[in-house]
Amino acid sequence: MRAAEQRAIAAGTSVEALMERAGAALAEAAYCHAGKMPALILCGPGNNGGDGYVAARHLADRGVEVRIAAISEPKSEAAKWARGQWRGEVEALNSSTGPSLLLIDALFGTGLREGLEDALQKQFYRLAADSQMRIACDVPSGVDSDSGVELSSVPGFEMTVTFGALKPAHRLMPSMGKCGRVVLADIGIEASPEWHELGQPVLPALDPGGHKYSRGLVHALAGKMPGAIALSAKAAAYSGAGYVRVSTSRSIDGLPSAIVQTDTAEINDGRIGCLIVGPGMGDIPRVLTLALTSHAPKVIDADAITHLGEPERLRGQDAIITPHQGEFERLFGKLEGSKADRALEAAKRSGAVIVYKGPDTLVASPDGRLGFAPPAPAWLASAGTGDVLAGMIAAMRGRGLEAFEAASAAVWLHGRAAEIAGAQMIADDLAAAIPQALALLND
Ligand SMILES: NC(=O)C1=CN([C@@H]2O[C@H](COP(=O)(O)OP(=O)(O)OC[C@H]3O[C@@H](n4cnc5c(N)ncnc54)[C@H](OP(=O)(O)O)[C@@H]3O)[C@@H](O)[C@H]2O)[C@@H](O)CC1
Ligand SMILES: Nc1ncnc2c1ncn2[C@@H]1O[C@H](COP(=O)(O)OP(=O)(O)O)[C@@H](O)[C@H]1O
Ligand SMILES: [K+]
Repeated sequence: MRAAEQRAIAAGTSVEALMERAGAALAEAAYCHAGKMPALILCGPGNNGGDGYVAARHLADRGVEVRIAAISEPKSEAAKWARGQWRGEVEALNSSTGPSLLLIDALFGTGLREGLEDALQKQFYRLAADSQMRIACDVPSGVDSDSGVELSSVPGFEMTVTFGALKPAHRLMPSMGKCGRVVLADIGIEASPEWHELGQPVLPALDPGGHKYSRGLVHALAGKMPGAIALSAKAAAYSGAGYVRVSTSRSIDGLPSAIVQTDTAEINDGRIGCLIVGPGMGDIPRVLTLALTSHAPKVIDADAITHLGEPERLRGQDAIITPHQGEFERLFGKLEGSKADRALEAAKRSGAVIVYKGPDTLVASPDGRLGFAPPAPAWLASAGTGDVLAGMIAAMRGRGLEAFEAASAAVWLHGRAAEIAGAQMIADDLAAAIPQALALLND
């Protein structure tokens, strides 16, 4: 966004014009959300504060009773301009400032350097606690917009209004949990799509003349605990794989009859669209070693990630790996930077597509593309939901989507399947909800 803003300015758009659009959009969202609720707008010294002055003017024009409390006089030229357009009073933001029903936080946005000073942070918290509704301009103040880290602790907001494109802080923890509903306003500039929020996928239409192999043969390798691979296999089948086969030394109870169980591992079968290795593998590393000898695309999950030992072993493999935080650190160690930086660095190092899981799942490609998952329900945090995801990714890869697209489509569908399955779901229900999630794509 910073680069896009600079391009817009070089092409003749003034910062004031962008600020006018941003402030108007903030006011519009606040009005739609809170109506004529009296508002207190907290303004900082930079352009985030500038947006606050503009929003105040637009809200007052709509008949909202607005107060402004500012830390200091504006410092940036555009914010000085916005301040000058405001005809009302500006209170000094200090310990005597009284609350209002609606609090709009325009203290700091993308320009925050360090955490808020102690006294200011306390006052900010008090006013937030004493209001009924809280709306943040761009990002809640105290959040580092590039990493989602809280430079000083941040109260929770019902809504955050941001401009042009989402910032990493809207989709990375811990800040994602503080933003509430994120409203994205168009201010006439567009950021590069290389980093983007994952959207509803477009899946290639089925070939009317196709057969079960052309829809994708997913081959899963079982290990010590076959329940986990059973979940992956079921998820792959419900995600539309034409054929799902599980290599297992003992028969797995309760697997749908459509899923074929074999006691051999035909991993060099050229028809395999995608292999899955890892779920329930336990400490049988030869299952992984075997998988790595296959030329087929593969999803490497769970214990297999831990057993890889070296990211370099993934070089030359057509692999998607799906680590949660612990598995990620076991394989890549403690990398520097934000979760987004770490995901991209891991993809570059390994040459694999990385699905870095958690409440803020990311999909990173070695070529620099980065997808942020839209928020998914917290009830996904239960055993086996990762196994389901691995199966979904394998089905998408098996049907011919390229690795980054396959992982992105599966992550999006996984979140929607969780919403459909509901708060009391277990991983089996999640797998069973996949067809309904897929049906959303036809609406
Ligand atoms: N992107 C776009 O296209 C558009 C962006 N827009 C808006 O601009 C916002 C970014 O504005 P911004 O760059 O002026 O930064 P902002 O967050 O207001 O803070 C900078 C000020 O705070 C100060 N300061 C920093 N840290 C501090 C601390 N810990 N404690 C105390 N002070 C501290 C800092 O001081 P300095 O570092 O200069 O000494 C400076 O004075 C963005 O979030 C969006 O809302 C729209 O208006 C138009 C289109
Ligand atoms: N708090 C949360 N909110 C949303 N999704 C979550 C949350 N915690 C975990 N998840 C998702 O649930 C899944 C858990 O996978 P994983 O940790 O591998 O568990 P398991 O190995 O038991 O299957 C991942 O897709 C992850 O992104
Ligand atoms: K803010």
